[in-house]
Amino acid sequence: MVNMASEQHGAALALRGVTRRYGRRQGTVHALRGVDAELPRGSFTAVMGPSGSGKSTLLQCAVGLDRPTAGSVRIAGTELTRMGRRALTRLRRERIGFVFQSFNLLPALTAQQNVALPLRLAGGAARGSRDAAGAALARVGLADRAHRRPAELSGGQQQRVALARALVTEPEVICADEPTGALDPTTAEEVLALLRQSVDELGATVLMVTHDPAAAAHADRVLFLADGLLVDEFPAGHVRGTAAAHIAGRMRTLTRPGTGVVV
Ligand SMILES: Nc1ncnc2c1ncn2[C@@H]1O[C@H](COP(=O)(O)OP(=O)(O)OP(=O)(O)O)[C@@H](O)[C@H]1O
Repeated sequence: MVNMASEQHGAALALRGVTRRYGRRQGTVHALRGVDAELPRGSFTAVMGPSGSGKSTLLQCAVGLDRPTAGSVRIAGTELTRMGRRALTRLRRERIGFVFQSFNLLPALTAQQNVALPLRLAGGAARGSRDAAGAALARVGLADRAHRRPAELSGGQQQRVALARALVTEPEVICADEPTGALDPTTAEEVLALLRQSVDELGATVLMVTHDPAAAAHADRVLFLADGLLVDEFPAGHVRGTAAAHIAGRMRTLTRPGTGVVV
């Protein structure tokens, strides 16, 4: 697999003044209120914050699943906010990898077919796509499960298949939405180690939303959201090796005890 970081310089993802409002007048919800963030290539960023602070909205705006009300979102220099629907769908398919809490694999397809799917949808030849899928599955330690269907795999194995599928197109950004939310702690650690490895060895750029300080501790940088604003960050290099307790402590200062409400 090509080292994704070596191909271009600059930020993989740049958000400027990203604002998202839902509803109108008195019913308006200000989900994001002007968020600026930049993800360098080959970096691992975690986003944390209390429930309702705007984490999912931020992730969805960042990868073209939702449109900001105002502001700019650029993926490797390409502005998303003015793109038409079709172009956005294509960009998501070819330049962004997705890993969700619920795996989102197609049950009728084998692991290898699931991983090959983004390449096939982008017009890749059957054989080349199959070979690339096989290589991606080997990278996540599942070469011997290539012909199993999702129901024949454990949760952790399914998430590793999902990660292989996210990696196979060598995307600009991998968007991980609570990737360990459905996994036990040991399996979660395995998936996080693979995400970390994708960054360190392939130069992938990962943006991960999580509630779990132990998961965030695998990142280079943790961004803290509260009430639609970025209110703090632990910069690159400060997180790894820092106890998850440190991150949990910062989270507690954003949350009124027992309520999940921002103070
Ligand atoms: N489609 C929508 N219509 C109206 N309001 C919405 C919509 N989506 C999100 N919101 C509101 O925007 C705010 C931010 O929601 P968001 O889902 O981004 O928060 P979150 O931090 O991801 O929360 P959680 O941790 O509970 O998943 C919340 O007040 C939510 O109710």
